[in-house]
Amino acid sequence: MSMTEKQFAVSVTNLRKRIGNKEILKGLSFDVESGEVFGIVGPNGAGKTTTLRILAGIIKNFNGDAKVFGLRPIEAKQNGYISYMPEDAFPYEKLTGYENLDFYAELYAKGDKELKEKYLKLGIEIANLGERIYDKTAEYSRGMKRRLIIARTLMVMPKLSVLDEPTSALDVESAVRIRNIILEMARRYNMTIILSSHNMLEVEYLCDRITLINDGRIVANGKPKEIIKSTNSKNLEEAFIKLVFGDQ
Ligand SMILES: Nc1ncnc2c1ncn2[C@@H]1O[C@H](COP(=O)(O)OP(=O)(O)OP(=O)(O)O)[C@@H](O)[C@H]1O
Repeated sequence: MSMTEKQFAVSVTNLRKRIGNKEILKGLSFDVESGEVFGIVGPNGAGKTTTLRILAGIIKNFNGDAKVFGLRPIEAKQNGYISYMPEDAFPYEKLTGYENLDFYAELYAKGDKELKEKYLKLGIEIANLGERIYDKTAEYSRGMKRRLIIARTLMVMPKLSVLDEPTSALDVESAVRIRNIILEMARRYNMTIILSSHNMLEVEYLCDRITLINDGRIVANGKPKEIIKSTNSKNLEEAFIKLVFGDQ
């Protein structure tokens, strides 16, 4: 790599994925800079989760190129660079919030006691559940469970965090809290975050840049403001509708 060539956190070139007879991703290309909050948006079935699962090193077979800090996603995952929150993630309900975090901190610290304590402390701070952290998570509301899962994902301070719909099905207050956690962690630790969302207000607020996918293809790429401007729209939701369904 030359001095002038930028090392991207994530670099995707002509990414394709076929499952059975169906081509799910039809040649995606985008880069994510280190420290960016990057959004992947698109209608149901567009290919967001598939893209995130490839980047997180969960789906290992694909065509084209995907690199995470210069490595294949699976290698980046094995090096502990990536932390992934699936869309349907939930805590162990038989354990308390504290025990859930403790379990993960132990797992990620790989025997380093000091590091484990550091992760756990940060996890408790991020979850911000007060005394409820000592209750079994079966007794938590949906928003509390999500805060715990976000805490579990971010407390290990990954270089790249991949969050699949982090605020879906949450009430306004819980969603606001989670957005602020994501922003603060990105800024405080210069963490790179890739997230998917159906909430265009949220994406405008959170994301430095986005890619809009429709039917496995990229329809737009750039800063939310640029995309709004180039489509002559009032907001990102209007831009989304125009780009996906055409001017109506
Ligand atoms: N394992 C699989 N087998 C068959 N088809 C699949 C599989 N995984 C995904 N698909 C298909 O690939 C397409 C993209 O799915 P994906 O979950 O990536 O979309 P998405 O953009 O995350 O959608 P949503 O917004 O609904 O979560 C869909 O048509 C889906 O049915």
